[in-house]
Amino acid sequence: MTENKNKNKEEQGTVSRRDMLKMSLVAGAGVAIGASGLGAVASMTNVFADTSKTTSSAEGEDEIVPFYGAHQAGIITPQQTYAYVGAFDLTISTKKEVIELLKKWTALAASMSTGKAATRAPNDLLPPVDTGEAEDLPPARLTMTFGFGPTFFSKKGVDRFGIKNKAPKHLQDIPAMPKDHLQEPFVGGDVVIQVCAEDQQVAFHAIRNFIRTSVGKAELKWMQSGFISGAPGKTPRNLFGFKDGTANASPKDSKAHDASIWALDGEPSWMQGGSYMAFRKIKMFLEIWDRSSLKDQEDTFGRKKDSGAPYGKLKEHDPVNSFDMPATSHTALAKSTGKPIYRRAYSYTDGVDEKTGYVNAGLMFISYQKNPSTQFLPMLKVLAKSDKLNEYTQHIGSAMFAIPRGIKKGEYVGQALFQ
Ligand SMILES: C=CC1=C(C)c2cc3[nH]c(cc4nc(cc5[nH]c(cc1n2)c(C)c5CCC(=O)O)C(CCC(=O)O)=C4C)c(C)c3C=C
Ligand SMILES: [Fe+2]
Repeated sequence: MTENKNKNKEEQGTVSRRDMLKMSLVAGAGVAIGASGLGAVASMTNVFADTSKTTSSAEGEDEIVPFYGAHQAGIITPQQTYAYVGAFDLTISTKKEVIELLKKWTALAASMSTGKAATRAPNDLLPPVDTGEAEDLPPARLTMTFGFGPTFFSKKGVDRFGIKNKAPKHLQDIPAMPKDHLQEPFVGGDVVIQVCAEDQQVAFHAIRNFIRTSVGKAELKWMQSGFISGAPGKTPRNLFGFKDGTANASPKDSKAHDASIWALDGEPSWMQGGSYMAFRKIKMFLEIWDRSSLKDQEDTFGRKKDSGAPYGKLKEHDPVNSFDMPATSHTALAKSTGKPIYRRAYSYTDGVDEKTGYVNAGLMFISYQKNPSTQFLPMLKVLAKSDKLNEYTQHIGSAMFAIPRGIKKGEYVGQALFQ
Protein backbone atom coordinates (compact mmCIF):
# COMPACT_ATOMS: atom_id res chain seq x y z
CA MET A 1 0.00 0.00 0.00
CA THR A 2 2.70 2.48 1.08
CA GLU A 3 4.86 1.31 -1.80
CA ASN A 4 2.04 2.00 -4.27
CA LYS A 5 1.43 5.41 -2.77
CA ASN A 6 5.10 6.30 -3.11
CA LYS A 7 5.16 4.94 -6.66
CA ASN A 8 2.29 7.22 -7.59
CA LYS A 9 4.06 10.18 -6.06
CA GLU A 10 7.25 9.34 -7.95
CA GLU A 11 5.22 9.17 -11.16
CA GLN A 12 3.82 12.61 -10.40
CA GLY A 13 7.37 13.76 -9.73
CA THR A 14 6.72 14.62 -6.09
CA VAL A 15 8.25 12.81 -3.14
CA SER A 16 7.98 14.17 0.36
CA ARG A 17 10.83 14.28 2.84
CA ARG A 18 8.78 11.92 5.01
CA ASP A 19 8.37 9.44 2.12
CA MET A 20 12.08 9.53 1.39
CA LEU A 21 12.84 8.73 5.00
CA LYS A 22 10.42 5.81 4.99
CA MET A 23 11.86 4.47 1.76
CA SER A 24 15.46 4.78 2.95
CA LEU A 25 14.67 3.08 6.27
CA VAL A 26 13.03 0.18 4.44
CA ALA A 27 15.99 -0.16 2.08
CA GLY A 28 18.44 -0.12 4.99
CA ALA A 29 21.24 2.15 6.13
CA GLY A 30 23.63 3.59 3.57
CA VAL A 31 20.99 3.69 0.84
CA ALA A 32 21.65 6.10 -2.00
CA ILE A 33 19.01 8.74 -1.54
CA GLY A 34 19.01 9.46 -5.26
CA ALA A 35 19.45 12.31 -7.63
CA SER A 36 16.26 14.14 -6.74
CA GLY A 37 18.17 17.09 -5.28
CA LEU A 38 16.80 16.26 -1.86
CA GLY A 39 19.54 18.12 -0.10
CA ALA A 40 20.67 14.56 0.71
CA VAL A 41 21.73 13.69 4.18
CA ALA A 42 21.96 17.32 5.26
CA SER A 43 18.18 17.53 5.39
CA MET A 44 17.76 14.34 7.43
CA THR A 45 17.44 16.38 10.61
CA ASN A 46 14.48 18.15 9.04
CA VAL A 47 13.07 14.78 7.97
CA PHE A 48 13.11 13.57 11.53
CA ALA A 49 11.61 16.84 12.72
CA ASP A 50 8.83 16.48 10.15
CA THR A 51 7.85 12.95 11.17
CA SER A 52 7.38 13.93 14.78
CA LYS A 53 5.30 16.99 13.97
CA THR A 54 1.54 16.99 13.64
CA THR A 55 1.17 19.51 10.89
CA SER A 56 -1.81 21.67 10.13
CA SER A 57 -0.28 22.62 6.78
CA ALA A 58 -2.21 22.12 3.56
CA GLU A 59 -1.96 18.97 1.46
CA GLY A 60 1.50 18.48 0.00
CA GLU A 61 3.15 21.41 1.75
CA ASP A 62 6.06 19.28 2.89
CA GLU A 63 6.67 17.80 -0.54
CA ILE A 64 9.66 18.41 -2.76
CA VAL A 65 9.14 18.57 -6.51
CA PRO A 66 12.42 17.47 -8.11
CA PHE A 67 14.18 20.38 -9.80
CA TYR A 68 16.17 18.18 -12.21
CA GLY A 69 14.55 16.08 -14.94
CA ALA A 70 13.87 15.68 -18.66
CA HIS A 71 11.42 18.59 -18.57
CA GLN A 72 11.43 21.64 -16.32
CA ALA A 73 9.22 21.40 -13.25
CA GLY A 74 6.18 23.69 -13.10
CA ILE A 75 4.70 22.82 -16.47
CA ILE A 76 2.80 19.56 -16.00
CA THR A 77 3.41 19.59 -12.24
CA PRO A 78 -0.07 19.55 -10.67
CA GLN A 79 -0.84 23.20 -10.14
CA GLN A 80 0.21 24.66 -6.77
CA THR A 81 -1.99 27.23 -5.03
CA TYR A 82 0.23 30.32 -5.45
CA ALA A 83 2.29 31.73 -8.29
CA TYR A 84 4.60 34.64 -9.01
CA VAL A 85 5.74 35.25 -12.55
CA GLY A 86 8.60 37.69 -13.09
CA ALA A 87 10.02 38.91 -16.40
CA PHE A 88 13.52 40.39 -16.44
CA ASP A 89 15.38 42.54 -18.94
CA LEU A 90 19.10 41.86 -18.97
CA THR A 91 21.38 44.85 -18.46
CA ILE A 92 24.58 42.90 -19.12
CA SER A 93 26.16 42.68 -22.54
CA THR A 94 28.32 39.58 -22.78
CA LYS A 95 27.59 35.88 -23.12
CA LYS A 96 29.95 35.20 -20.20
CA GLU A 97 27.88 37.41 -17.89
CA VAL A 98 24.64 35.74 -19.01
CA ILE A 99 26.11 32.32 -18.26
CA GLU A 100 27.23 33.53 -14.82
CA LEU A 101 23.72 34.77 -14.01
CA LEU A 102 22.07 31.56 -15.24
CA LYS A 103 24.51 29.48 -13.19
CA LYS A 104 23.74 31.55 -10.10
CA TRP A 105 19.97 31.28 -10.61
CA THR A 106 20.16 27.54 -11.31
CA ALA A 107 22.08 26.83 -8.09
CA LEU A 108 19.65 29.02 -6.15
CA ALA A 109 16.62 27.29 -7.66
CA ALA A 110 17.99 23.78 -7.03
CA SER A 111 18.66 24.64 -3.42
CA MET A 112 15.35 26.44 -2.77
CA SER A 113 13.35 23.57 -4.31
CA THR A 114 14.51 21.34 -1.44
CA GLY A 115 13.45 23.86 1.18
CA LYS A 116 17.06 24.25 2.19
CA ALA A 117 17.45 26.46 5.24
CA ALA A 118 18.90 29.93 4.97
CA THR A 119 22.63 30.22 5.46
CA ARG A 120 24.02 32.76 7.85
CA ALA A 121 26.28 35.55 6.67
CA PRO A 122 29.99 34.72 6.80
CA ASN A 123 30.25 37.39 9.51
CA ASP A 124 27.81 39.66 11.32
CA LEU A 125 28.92 42.76 9.44
CA LEU A 126 27.61 41.41 6.12
CA PRO A 127 23.97 40.96 5.07
CA PRO A 128 22.69 37.40 5.55
CA VAL A 129 23.15 35.13 2.52
CA ASP A 130 19.41 34.46 2.35
CA THR A 131 16.57 36.89 3.01
CA GLY A 132 15.27 34.49 5.67
CA GLU A 133 11.48 34.60 5.35
CA ALA A 134 11.31 30.97 4.21
CA GLU A 135 13.33 29.68 7.13
CA ASP A 136 11.27 27.08 9.07
CA LEU A 137 8.84 26.83 6.15
CA PRO A 138 8.44 23.53 4.25
CA PRO A 139 9.47 23.14 0.56
CA ALA A 140 5.76 23.51 -0.28
CA ARG A 141 6.13 21.86 -3.72
CA LEU A 142 8.10 24.87 -4.90
CA THR A 143 8.83 24.89 -8.65
CA MET A 144 10.76 27.46 -10.67
CA THR A 145 10.45 27.43 -14.45
CA PHE A 146 12.82 29.46 -16.63
CA GLY A 147 12.21 30.80 -20.14
CA PHE A 148 13.73 33.13 -22.74
CA GLY A 149 11.84 35.79 -24.71
CA PRO A 150 12.53 36.82 -28.33
CA THR A 151 14.70 39.76 -27.16
CA PHE A 152 17.03 37.33 -25.38
CA PHE A 153 18.19 36.17 -28.81
CA SER A 154 18.15 39.46 -30.68
CA LYS A 155 17.02 42.99 -29.82
CA LYS A 156 16.44 45.61 -32.53
CA GLY A 157 18.32 43.32 -34.95
CA VAL A 158 21.36 43.03 -32.66
CA ASP A 159 22.64 39.54 -31.82
CA ARG A 160 23.28 40.54 -28.18
CA PHE A 161 24.91 37.39 -26.88
CA GLY A 162 25.97 35.57 -30.07
CA ILE A 163 23.11 33.07 -29.87
CA LYS A 164 20.75 34.40 -32.53
CA ASN A 165 21.36 31.36 -34.74
CA LYS A 166 20.23 29.11 -31.90
CA ALA A 167 16.84 30.81 -31.47
CA PRO A 168 13.97 28.34 -31.26
CA LYS A 169 11.90 27.82 -34.36
CA HIS A 170 8.59 29.28 -33.20
CA LEU A 171 9.57 31.99 -30.71
CA GLN A 172 7.97 35.32 -31.61
CA ASP A 173 6.18 38.26 -30.08
CA ILE A 174 2.46 37.64 -29.87
CA PRO A 175 0.99 39.83 -32.64
CA ALA A 176 -1.34 42.66 -31.60
CA MET A 177 -4.98 41.53 -31.43
CA PRO A 178 -7.79 43.94 -32.39
CA LYS A 179 -9.20 44.35 -28.85
CA ASP A 180 -5.87 44.39 -26.99
CA HIS A 181 -5.32 47.09 -24.36
CA LEU A 182 -1.74 46.17 -23.56
CA GLN A 183 -0.25 48.19 -20.73
CA GLU A 184 3.47 48.56 -20.23
CA PRO A 185 5.36 47.06 -18.46
CA PHE A 186 3.36 43.84 -18.96
CA VAL A 187 4.68 43.18 -22.46
CA GLY A 188 7.57 40.84 -23.35
CA GLY A 189 10.78 40.44 -21.35
CA ASP A 190 14.20 38.84 -21.95
CA VAL A 191 13.89 36.12 -19.32
CA VAL A 192 10.91 34.79 -17.40
CA ILE A 193 10.79 32.88 -14.13
CA GLN A 194 7.50 31.27 -13.13
CA VAL A 195 7.48 30.38 -9.44
CA CYS A 196 4.72 28.18 -7.98
CA ALA A 197 4.27 26.84 -4.44
CA GLU A 198 1.67 25.72 -1.93
CA ASP A 199 2.79 28.48 0.44
CA GLN A 200 2.66 32.08 -0.75
CA GLN A 201 5.63 33.16 1.34
CA VAL A 202 7.76 30.30 -0.02
CA ALA A 203 6.85 31.41 -3.55
CA PHE A 204 7.57 35.07 -2.82
CA HIS A 205 10.86 34.22 -1.13
CA ALA A 206 11.95 32.44 -4.33
CA ILE A 207 11.11 35.24 -6.76
CA ARG A 208 12.52 37.82 -4.34
CA ASN A 209 15.85 36.01 -4.22
CA PHE A 210 16.04 35.78 -8.02
CA ILE A 211 15.46 39.55 -8.10
CA ARG A 212 18.02 40.14 -5.36
CA THR A 213 20.73 38.11 -7.06
CA SER A 214 20.13 39.81 -10.41
CA VAL A 215 21.09 43.31 -9.22
CA GLY A 216 23.49 44.89 -11.72
CA LYS A 217 22.76 42.16 -14.27
CA ALA A 218 19.03 42.31 -14.94
CA GLU A 219 16.06 44.52 -14.13
CA LEU A 220 12.68 43.21 -13.12
CA LYS A 221 10.40 44.41 -15.94
CA TRP A 222 7.14 43.08 -14.57
CA MET A 223 5.91 40.73 -11.90
CA GLN A 224 2.46 39.21 -11.43
CA SER A 225 1.18 37.17 -8.54
CA GLY A 226 -1.73 34.77 -8.70
CA PHE A 227 -3.69 32.12 -6.86
CA ILE A 228 -6.11 29.29 -7.52
CA SER A 229 -8.76 27.72 -5.35
CA GLY A 230 -7.29 24.87 -3.38
CA ALA A 231 -9.75 21.95 -3.12
CA PRO A 232 -7.49 18.93 -3.74
CA GLY A 233 -8.31 16.90 -6.84
CA LYS A 234 -10.95 19.39 -8.02
CA THR A 235 -10.73 21.76 -10.97
CA PRO A 236 -10.15 25.28 -9.60
CA ARG A 237 -12.79 27.93 -10.21
CA ASN A 238 -11.85 31.27 -11.74
CA LEU A 239 -13.16 34.66 -10.49
CA PHE A 240 -16.26 34.29 -12.71
CA GLY A 241 -17.08 31.20 -10.63
CA PHE A 242 -16.52 28.65 -13.43
CA LYS A 243 -14.32 25.57 -13.30
CA ASP A 244 -11.25 26.47 -15.32
CA GLY A 245 -8.85 23.83 -16.67
CA THR A 246 -11.32 20.98 -17.26
CA ALA A 247 -10.22 20.23 -20.83
CA ASN A 248 -6.51 20.01 -19.91
CA ALA A 249 -4.85 16.63 -20.45
CA SER A 250 -4.30 14.74 -17.19
CA PRO A 251 -0.87 15.41 -15.60
CA LYS A 252 -0.13 11.70 -16.14
CA ASP A 253 -1.12 11.50 -19.83
CA SER A 254 2.38 11.51 -21.32
CA LYS A 255 1.08 10.69 -24.81
CA ALA A 256 -1.00 13.87 -24.80
CA HIS A 257 1.96 15.86 -23.42
CA ASP A 258 4.22 14.60 -26.22
CA ALA A 259 1.56 15.52 -28.76
CA SER A 260 0.85 19.02 -27.49
CA ILE A 261 3.38 20.32 -24.93
CA TRP A 262 6.95 19.18 -25.55
CA ALA A 263 8.91 20.74 -28.40
CA LEU A 264 10.91 18.26 -30.43
CA ASP A 265 11.25 18.06 -34.21
CA GLY A 266 13.27 20.72 -35.95
CA GLU A 267 14.13 22.52 -32.71
CA PRO A 268 17.68 23.21 -31.52
CA SER A 269 18.87 20.54 -29.07
CA TRP A 270 18.44 22.77 -25.99
CA MET A 271 14.70 23.09 -26.81
CA GLN A 272 14.02 19.39 -27.38
CA GLY A 273 11.88 18.44 -24.38
CA GLY A 274 11.21 22.11 -23.72
CA SER A 275 8.05 24.05 -24.52
CA TYR A 276 6.69 27.51 -25.31
CA MET A 277 4.96 29.58 -22.65
CA ALA A 278 2.23 32.02 -23.70
CA PHE A 279 1.38 34.67 -21.11
CA ARG A 280 -1.63 36.99 -21.19
CA LYS A 281 -2.73 39.22 -18.34
CA ILE A 282 -6.49 39.44 -18.74
CA LYS A 283 -8.61 41.88 -16.79
CA MET A 284 -12.02 40.50 -15.81
CA PHE A 285 -14.86 42.96 -15.21
CA LEU A 286 -16.31 41.29 -12.14
CA GLU A 287 -18.99 43.92 -11.44
CA ILE A 288 -20.42 43.64 -14.97
CA TRP A 289 -20.29 39.84 -14.86
CA ASP A 290 -22.03 39.72 -11.48
CA ARG A 291 -24.98 41.68 -12.94
CA SER A 292 -25.43 39.32 -15.90
CA SER A 293 -27.95 36.48 -15.81
CA LEU A 294 -26.94 32.90 -15.11
CA LYS A 295 -28.05 31.99 -18.65
CA ASP A 296 -25.80 34.66 -20.13
CA GLN A 297 -22.88 33.49 -17.99
CA GLU A 298 -23.35 29.85 -19.00
CA ASP A 299 -23.82 30.79 -22.67
CA THR A 300 -20.49 32.62 -22.45
CA PHE A 301 -18.60 29.43 -21.64
CA GLY A 302 -21.01 26.83 -23.12
CA ARG A 303 -20.82 25.05 -19.78
CA LYS A 304 -23.00 24.83 -16.67
CA LYS A 305 -21.77 26.95 -13.78
CA ASP A 306 -22.37 24.50 -10.91
CA SER A 307 -21.19 21.20 -12.41
CA GLY A 308 -18.89 22.49 -15.15
CA ALA A 309 -20.62 20.11 -17.57
CA PRO A 310 -20.65 21.14 -21.24
CA TYR A 311 -24.04 22.05 -22.69
CA GLY A 312 -26.05 18.92 -23.52
CA LYS A 313 -24.17 16.78 -20.96
CA LEU A 314 -24.34 16.11 -17.22
CA LYS A 315 -20.82 15.83 -15.87
CA GLU A 316 -17.76 18.07 -15.98
CA HIS A 317 -15.56 15.71 -17.96
CA ASP A 318 -18.24 14.54 -20.43
CA PRO A 319 -17.12 15.15 -24.03
CA VAL A 320 -17.85 18.55 -25.53
CA ASN A 321 -20.20 18.77 -28.49
CA SER A 322 -19.74 22.29 -29.83
CA PHE A 323 -23.09 22.13 -31.66
CA ASP A 324 -24.88 21.98 -28.28
CA MET A 325 -23.60 25.45 -27.28
CA PRO A 326 -23.65 28.96 -28.78
CA ALA A 327 -21.16 29.24 -31.66
CA THR A 328 -19.56 32.28 -29.99
CA SER A 329 -19.16 30.54 -26.63
CA HIS A 330 -15.59 30.42 -25.31
CA THR A 331 -15.44 26.61 -25.27
CA ALA A 332 -16.79 26.13 -28.80
CA LEU A 333 -14.37 28.70 -30.24
CA ALA A 334 -11.31 27.53 -28.30
CA LYS A 335 -12.01 23.98 -29.43
CA SER A 336 -12.68 24.93 -33.04
CA THR A 337 -9.00 25.21 -33.98
CA GLY A 338 -8.52 21.51 -33.19
CA LYS A 339 -5.05 21.90 -31.64
CA PRO A 340 -5.13 21.68 -27.84
CA ILE A 341 -2.88 23.68 -25.52
CA TYR A 342 -2.02 23.03 -21.86
CA ARG A 343 -3.30 25.76 -19.57
CA ARG A 344 -1.88 26.76 -16.16
CA ALA A 345 -3.83 29.90 -15.30
CA TYR A 346 -3.94 31.79 -11.99
CA SER A 347 -6.44 34.39 -10.78
CA TYR A 348 -5.15 37.75 -9.61
CA THR A 349 -6.48 40.74 -7.69
CA ASP A 350 -4.75 44.12 -7.72
CA GLY A 351 -6.70 46.59 -5.55
CA VAL A 352 -9.07 49.15 -7.07
CA ASP A 353 -9.11 50.64 -10.57
CA GLU A 354 -8.69 54.38 -9.94
CA LYS A 355 -10.67 55.39 -13.04
CA THR A 356 -13.73 53.14 -12.66
CA GLY A 357 -13.78 52.29 -8.97
CA TYR A 358 -14.09 48.65 -10.01
CA VAL A 359 -11.99 45.91 -8.47
CA ASN A 360 -8.83 45.29 -10.46
CA ALA A 361 -8.90 41.55 -11.00
CA GLY A 362 -8.53 38.93 -13.66
CA LEU A 363 -6.68 35.94 -14.94
CA MET A 364 -2.97 35.45 -15.38
CA PHE A 365 -3.41 33.18 -18.39
CA ILE A 366 -0.44 30.87 -18.97
CA SER A 367 -0.37 28.07 -21.49
CA TYR A 368 2.31 25.68 -22.66
CA GLN A 369 2.47 24.30 -26.18
CA LYS A 370 5.01 22.69 -28.48
CA ASN A 371 4.25 25.00 -31.38
CA PRO A 372 2.56 28.36 -30.70
CA SER A 373 2.22 29.04 -34.43
CA THR A 374 -0.22 26.18 -34.90
CA GLN A 375 -1.70 25.93 -31.40
CA PHE A 376 -1.87 29.11 -29.33
CA LEU A 377 -1.83 31.87 -31.97
CA PRO A 378 -4.70 30.60 -34.20
CA MET A 379 -6.76 30.05 -31.05
CA LEU A 380 -6.04 33.54 -29.72
CA LYS A 381 -6.99 35.07 -33.09
CA VAL A 382 -10.34 33.26 -33.19
CA LEU A 383 -11.10 34.18 -29.58
CA ALA A 384 -10.02 37.81 -30.01
CA LYS A 385 -12.40 38.16 -32.93
CA SER A 386 -15.59 36.43 -31.79
CA ASP A 387 -15.46 35.20 -28.18
CA LYS A 388 -18.57 36.11 -26.14
CA LEU A 389 -16.20 36.32 -23.17
CA ASN A 390 -14.75 39.54 -24.65
CA GLU A 391 -17.82 41.40 -23.33
CA TYR A 392 -16.42 40.85 -19.85
CA THR A 393 -12.65 40.85 -20.31
CA GLN A 394 -9.76 42.92 -21.63
CA HIS A 395 -6.25 41.68 -22.47
CA ILE A 396 -3.72 43.97 -20.80
CA GLY A 397 -0.47 41.98 -20.84
CA SER A 398 1.23 39.72 -23.35
CA ALA A 399 4.46 37.75 -23.75
CA MET A 400 5.89 34.57 -25.18
CA PHE A 401 8.91 32.65 -23.94
CA ALA A 402 10.86 29.57 -25.02
CA ILE A 403 11.21 27.16 -22.12
CA PRO A 404 14.41 25.10 -22.41
CA ARG A 405 14.30 21.36 -21.76
CA GLY A 406 14.81 20.07 -18.23
CA ILE A 407 18.04 20.54 -16.33
CA LYS A 408 20.48 17.68 -15.61
CA LYS A 409 22.36 17.65 -12.33
CA GLY A 410 25.56 19.66 -12.75
CA GLU A 411 24.11 21.74 -15.60
CA TYR A 412 22.73 25.26 -15.55
CA VAL A 413 19.45 26.21 -17.19
CA GLY A 414 19.78 26.54 -20.98
CA GLN A 415 23.42 25.34 -20.90
CA ALA A 416 23.20 23.55 -24.24
CA LEU A 417 22.23 26.87 -25.83
CA PHE A 418 25.63 28.35 -25.02
CA GLN A 419 27.80 25.41 -26.07
C1 LIG B 1 -5.85 31.68 -26.31
C2 LIG B 1 -6.31 30.83 -25.46
C3 LIG B 1 -7.22 31.11 -24.32
C4 LIG B 1 -7.42 32.30 -23.60
C5 LIG B 1 -6.74 33.62 -23.79
C6 LIG B 1 -8.40 32.01 -22.61
C7 LIG B 1 -8.90 32.92 -21.67
C8 LIG B 1 -9.80 32.61 -20.65
N1 LIG B 1 -10.43 31.43 -20.40
C9 LIG B 1 -11.27 31.51 -19.33
C10 LIG B 1 -12.09 30.51 -18.80
C11 LIG B 1 -12.31 29.24 -19.35
N2 LIG B 1 -11.65 28.70 -20.41
C12 LIG B 1 -12.16 27.45 -20.69
C13 LIG B 1 -11.75 26.60 -21.69
C14 LIG B 1 -10.72 26.84 -22.58
N3 LIG B 1 -10.03 28.01 -22.77
C15 LIG B 1 -9.04 27.84 -23.71
C16 LIG B 1 -8.16 28.79 -24.19
C17 LIG B 1 -8.08 30.12 -23.75
N4 LIG B 1 -8.75 30.71 -22.74
C18 LIG B 1 -9.13 26.48 -24.15
C19 LIG B 1 -8.23 25.84 -25.16
C20 LIG B 1 -10.16 25.87 -23.47
C21 LIG B 1 -10.62 24.43 -23.60
C22 LIG B 1 -11.54 24.24 -24.79
C23 LIG B 1 -11.92 22.79 -24.97
O1 LIG B 1 -11.21 22.08 -25.69
O2 LIG B 1 -12.91 22.35 -24.40
C24 LIG B 1 -13.20 27.17 -19.74
C25 LIG B 1 -14.09 25.94 -19.72
C26 LIG B 1 -13.55 24.84 -18.85
C27 LIG B 1 -12.20 24.32 -19.24
O3 LIG B 1 -12.07 23.47 -20.12
O4 LIG B 1 -11.24 24.79 -18.67
C28 LIG B 1 -13.28 28.28 -18.90
C29 LIG B 1 -14.22 28.45 -17.73
C30 LIG B 1 -11.17 32.85 -18.88
C31 LIG B 1 -11.95 33.39 -17.68
C32 LIG B 1 -10.29 33.53 -19.69
C33 LIG B 1 -9.86 34.92 -19.64
C34 LIG B 1 -10.05 35.74 -18.63
FE1 LIG C 1 -10.31 29.74 -21.65
